[in-house]
Amino acid sequence: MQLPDAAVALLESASATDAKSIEQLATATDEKPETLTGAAFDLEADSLVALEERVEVSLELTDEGKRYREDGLPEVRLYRAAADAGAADDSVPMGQVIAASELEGPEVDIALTNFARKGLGFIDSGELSVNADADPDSDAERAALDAIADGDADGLDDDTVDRLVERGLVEQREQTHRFVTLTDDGVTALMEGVETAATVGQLTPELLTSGEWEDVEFAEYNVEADAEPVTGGKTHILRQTAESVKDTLVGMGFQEMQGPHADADFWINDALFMPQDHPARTHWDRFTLDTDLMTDLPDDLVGRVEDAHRNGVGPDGEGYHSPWSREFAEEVALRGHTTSLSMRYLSGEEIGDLEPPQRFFSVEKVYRNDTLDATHLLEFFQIEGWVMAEDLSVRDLMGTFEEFYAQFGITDIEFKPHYNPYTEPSFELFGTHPTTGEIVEIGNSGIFREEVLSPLGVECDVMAWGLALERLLMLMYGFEDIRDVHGTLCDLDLLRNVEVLA
Ligand SMILES: N[C@@H](Cc1ccccc1)C(=O)O
Repeated sequence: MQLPDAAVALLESASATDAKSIEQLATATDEKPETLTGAAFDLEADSLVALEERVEVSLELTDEGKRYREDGLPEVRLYRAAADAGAADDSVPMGQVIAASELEGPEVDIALTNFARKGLGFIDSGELSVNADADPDSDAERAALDAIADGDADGLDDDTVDRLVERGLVEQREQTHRFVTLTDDGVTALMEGVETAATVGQLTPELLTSGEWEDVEFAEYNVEADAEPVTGGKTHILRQTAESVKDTLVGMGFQEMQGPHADADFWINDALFMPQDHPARTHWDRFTLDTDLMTDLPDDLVGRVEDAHRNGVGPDGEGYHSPWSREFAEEVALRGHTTSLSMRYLSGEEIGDLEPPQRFFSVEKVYRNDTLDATHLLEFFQIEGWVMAEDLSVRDLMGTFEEFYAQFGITDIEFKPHYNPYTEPSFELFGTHPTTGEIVEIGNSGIFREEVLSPLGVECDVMAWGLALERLLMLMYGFEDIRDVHGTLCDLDLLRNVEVLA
């Protein structure tokens, strides 16, 4: 029997009774492991050997893990700085402790998050105190880092290891080892004698010009050979999904709106019939900017909006009967929703007066002074949209959402009646989280009220919505914490490996 070099070498070193690893065979034959793997696959296809795969998981410290082993875990450094600053007896201002700890950049966040999680102490109203019962010297994560560095990871607690992996301090390496045993056919072939048939691995200019290529035997491609994964920079899944949302909406006949991230309160709130004393307009919810007022608002429109606020719209209209100040409307803040853009476009300020039917959208950032948690970010992307047409109804609204979400594989949208000062009726949208089964709020919508449309000079119906792009992503990819895709706690494997759908 004629076989390629490496196959012959492999057969001669393999045994019928003792499974040998490719690595062992590589040492025995002086062939490269990848060459032997290819040969082993070929021999397996000819039933001359049996192949067995075993996956081994090993743990390794990442660079960050190694650094913390040298310098100490950030939360423990924070604890020690706090204890030194007297935080055992009384609470101490957080800034003072952070400065004393010499923690910098993202490590400050990491320290604070883990300090609280591990119960090393308490953080309240910008003050920090340490927990007298905490014992950072016997920190389980620290001990596990040492054990892994010493190659002694057996017997470590799974939860601790999972935490370290989640924190990006430890990496799990999976390695597939292949083991080869001779089959009966293989033994027979060896007894009958195998010899080398040279194969050519690479077509060269010489082979071509000499015409020799016609007579040689080419090695087969081994598409199953192991290769190192390559991870380079790539567009973030959030941006990729934003692009695919834009494509979808353009496909549904929408045009894109663009406009300022920092805008006058007039466009963010007043035009939306949000009373000036509405709780969402206080400084607790919004990011006010220390800039000049935006005084060049369209006077006629401002007058009509003020009138709607004071007196309502139409003969039976009811206004808010609360104070209204132009100066308050001219204040500039980071937009808390992109409905400010919808107002700019519907008013005719951006592209002139519009005749129905019209469809517009934007997929852009909004900013809210929220508390960061698993489902909330301080800045996130909103999928804003509106349709202007005669005689719109709730059916049109629901139908549009069903069509839109179906393009991303989401077919179980639920609607709940809601209240917005600017739409009537209003609906919140919900979807089911694919891994937890929880019902997640994914958007807010409605049909604009007369009090909004009439001052803008719009005489037909307009239905509108603001959907959260990050929540759409959670439903599409099944991650549970929005911080998996953003910031210092992000899940690098997810970001590297997830394939953007649609
Ligand atoms: N602005 C709303 C979304 C919305 C837009 C337009 C109409 C109705 C609701 C929000 O941010 O939640």
